[in-house]
Amino acid sequence: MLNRLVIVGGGTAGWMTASYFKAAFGDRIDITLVESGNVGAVGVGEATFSDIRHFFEFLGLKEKDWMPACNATYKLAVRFENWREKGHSFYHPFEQMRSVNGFPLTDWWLREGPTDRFDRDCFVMPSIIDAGLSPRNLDGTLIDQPFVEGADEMQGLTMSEHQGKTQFPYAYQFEAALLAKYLTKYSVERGVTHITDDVQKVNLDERGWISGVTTAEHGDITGDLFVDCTGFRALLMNKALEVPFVSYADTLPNDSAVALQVPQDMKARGILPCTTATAQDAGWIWTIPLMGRIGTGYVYAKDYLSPEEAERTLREFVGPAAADAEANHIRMRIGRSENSWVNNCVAIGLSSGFVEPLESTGIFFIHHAIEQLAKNFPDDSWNPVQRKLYNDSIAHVMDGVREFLVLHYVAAKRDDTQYWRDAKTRRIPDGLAERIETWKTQLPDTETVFPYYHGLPPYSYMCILLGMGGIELKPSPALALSDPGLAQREFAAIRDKTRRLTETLPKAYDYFAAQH
Ligand SMILES: Cc1cc2nc3c(=O)[nH]c(=O)nc-3n(C[C@H](O)[C@H](O)[C@H](O)COP(=O)(O)OP(=O)(O)OC[C@H]3O[C@@H](n4cnc5c(N)ncnc54)[C@H](O)[C@@H]3O)c2cc1C
Ligand SMILES: N[C@H](Cc1c[nH]c2cc(Cl)ccc12)C(=O)O
Repeated sequence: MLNRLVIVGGGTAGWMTASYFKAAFGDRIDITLVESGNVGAVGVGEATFSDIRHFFEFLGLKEKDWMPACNATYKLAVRFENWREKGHSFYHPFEQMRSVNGFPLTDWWLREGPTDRFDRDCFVMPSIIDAGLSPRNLDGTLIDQPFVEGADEMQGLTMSEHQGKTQFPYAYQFEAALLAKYLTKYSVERGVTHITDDVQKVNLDERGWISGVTTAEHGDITGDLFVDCTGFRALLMNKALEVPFVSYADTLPNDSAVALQVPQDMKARGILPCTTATAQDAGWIWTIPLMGRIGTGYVYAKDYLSPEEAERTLREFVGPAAADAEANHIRMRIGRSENSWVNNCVAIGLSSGFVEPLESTGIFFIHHAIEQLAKNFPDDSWNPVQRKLYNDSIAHVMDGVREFLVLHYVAAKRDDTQYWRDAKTRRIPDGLAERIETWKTQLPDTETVFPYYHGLPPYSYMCILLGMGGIELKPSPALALSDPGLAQREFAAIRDKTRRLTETLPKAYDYFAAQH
């Protein structure tokens, strides 16, 4: 029976994989995780999708179990600043799009929105975020969204099966290194063998399959299925098996980042419960509030900016609080492995692929890969159909997210530097130009976005198109003949709900302080 899993790498990907498969298969699977004591993890994956809650549910963990241990906070949206022009901002929130008479509310908004802010008119979340509030009351109850928490019929579904059925109102932000530590304890307590050592050699048999890995001090580790979680090094997949890497550099030029961890008195500062992406001359800066510190970093293209200039800009952006913080400069490999499962080796995490963290997709990629591997877990027959299903699914998710990210740059109105001007003329992925032409006439829907599951619903595309402001959009002609009364009532209902919630919800900081 095929049941010996060897995971190389102990970053977020390695420990998420180990803990998930222990939760899935218990004692019927034998898991060894080997991680280097010398090569560090990237450790800056701090913001997530809302779907990650299914991962924690699968492990049987509640927020109160893991969130305080990881200094975690809630993320209700991505806030984009200065992408349209300096001083402008908008939100891409975790909130289902309302429909009126079969048209998305944003379509009605294009025709006669109450204000010039589509996000505040069409969603409740932006005002809650601006007020620094928690989506949960102090007693733990969740704001009443068109969503049923823990509904029985939703249990056990994969992320792709969930999409379109519900929209959970928040995701998480946490210290990635603390999550890896938490999952290490979880996994080891459930029987995962943890080895701290350097893998020096990957051994292949005569067919080119991995027979084992040789470590510096623990000899050879053998297994059936090997999971490459070695980060950008991709030691097993790209180095040993020489699987080609498909670069996205021609469409997404940001290839570098500099990150700072800035200790802050969050009680005094307050928590804006979202991830902020602030456009800069040659990229953008993320700001992620955690309990006790801010995580921040400048993602940029080295063709346009030097690491020294990037660090200087970031330090100026943060201000005096950054003075003692040590800068972490990172080179990012943007793209994906041509295949992420080859022979008996599966790459998960940065070794499989990565796009810049603009929509916090790194941990989502990991979670998706784990779910797909569990679904297609092989037996001794090594049915190639399972490998193909898995590889197609990973490629679709990564290519779809790439397209969504490219849209951010093409749609951004800003054109005040060469970096932003070039973003309008750079090659874009096949199919996107045609889709953008379609969206100029009709806002994105399931029929007109990237045609495979990639984690992002059509309303996410609407938010980016409406917020970035560089592409002219028109309301559907049919709305000119439709009674706008219902839409006006929906806008009013959103205003009422926003008022009620902003008067009653606790501050985000107070909510977490009570949990800690
Ligand atoms: C700048 C930046 C910002 C990001 N922000 C986000 C975000 O906000 N949200 C999000 O979801 N994702 C984000 N990501 C992605 C996220 O960081 C990764 O998806 C996540 O950390 C997974 O990394 P990993 O485990 O694949 O690799 P790593 O963290 O690099 O871990 C690699 C592991 O392999 C081990 N290893 C390497 N070589 C050997 C060897 N020879 N022998 C033994 N072990 C070895 C290392 O010790 C380490 O444990 C970001 C990434 C970057 C670069
Ligand atoms: N799978 C969805 C993806 C999604 C829906 N709304 C948002 C908003 C933001 Cl900022 C990121 C991702 C998504 C989910 O995780 O809820």
